[in-house]
Amino acid sequence: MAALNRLLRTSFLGSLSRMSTTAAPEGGGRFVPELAVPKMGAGPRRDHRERGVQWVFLGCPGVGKGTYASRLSQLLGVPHIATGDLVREELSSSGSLAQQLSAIVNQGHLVSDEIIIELLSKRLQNGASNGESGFILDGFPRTIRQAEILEGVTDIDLVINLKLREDVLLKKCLGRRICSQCGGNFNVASIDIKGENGRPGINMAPLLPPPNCAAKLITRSDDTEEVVKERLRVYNDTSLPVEEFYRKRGKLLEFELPGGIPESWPKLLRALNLEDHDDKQSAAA
Ligand SMILES: Nc1ncnc2c1ncn2[C@@H]1O[C@H](COP(=O)(O)OP(=O)(O)O)[C@@H](O)[C@H]1O
Repeated sequence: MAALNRLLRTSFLGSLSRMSTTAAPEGGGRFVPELAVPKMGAGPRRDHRERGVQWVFLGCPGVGKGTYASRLSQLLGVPHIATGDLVREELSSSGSLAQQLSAIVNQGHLVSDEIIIELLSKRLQNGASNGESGFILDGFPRTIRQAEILEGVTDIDLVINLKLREDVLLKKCLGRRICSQCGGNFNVASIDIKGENGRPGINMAPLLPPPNCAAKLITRSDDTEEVVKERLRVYNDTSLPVEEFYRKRGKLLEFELPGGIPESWPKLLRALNLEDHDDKQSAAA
């Protein structure tokens, strides 16, 4: 854990990410990664007014973390860093790690903390050398250990916990499509669930691709029914405690999605006190 911490801290401090072997408390040698967090001005715990926001998105697979994190990153001018994207980039390379990762990801399991921290450290490092400040993390932390490591190296300002009922999550994952050429994300699922027994209904229109992407759509290899169900199980088992970790620290903003992007985006901005920000951006555009 101490060494994992150091890797993140080193990355935030602007030196090279690395892995190291340290002695486990009980004396056995244990391979422990460190998350290296690049230096952003005065240091990893730089005052939040002098840097971009440091936010985290939590939520089950398919809830829309990527969609809303990416919109907020454009609005606030901070990078959107999705560890799932880092894993998929690695998967598309011919490196030896790719084979190992593909077996784990296609079973719906989590990649080891060591590997994910190394990928994240590298990404933070590259960003720091390009002058990035702040971040919106999506898909990290996903284990208590990852949350503790992150807490050990930098301050997280806010954690947004997106929520959606499980039957909708499954439909959304199965409807996900990516344009193999431009990388655009779409969703062909049309969700229209009527309210019953006091439970509100939910309506989400599909997010269809433009004509030039329509013939180039691909599906993520881990978006099959069996694997999505396993990912939901893993989330409830391993990542739900991360919600509690941040709830106890008073950093968790719970946000139940009321529907698709047209209904949810304005409500999310209101919950984040960012409505004015959005108006200014639109006026400037
Ligand atoms: N923080 C993390 N810790 C461990 N594994 C991760 C992490 N982030 C991503 N992964 C791996 O990458 C896969 C895809 O992640 P992601 O795109 O975030 O999927 P999801 O749609 O399940 O939220 C995960 O199922 C997992 O195998």
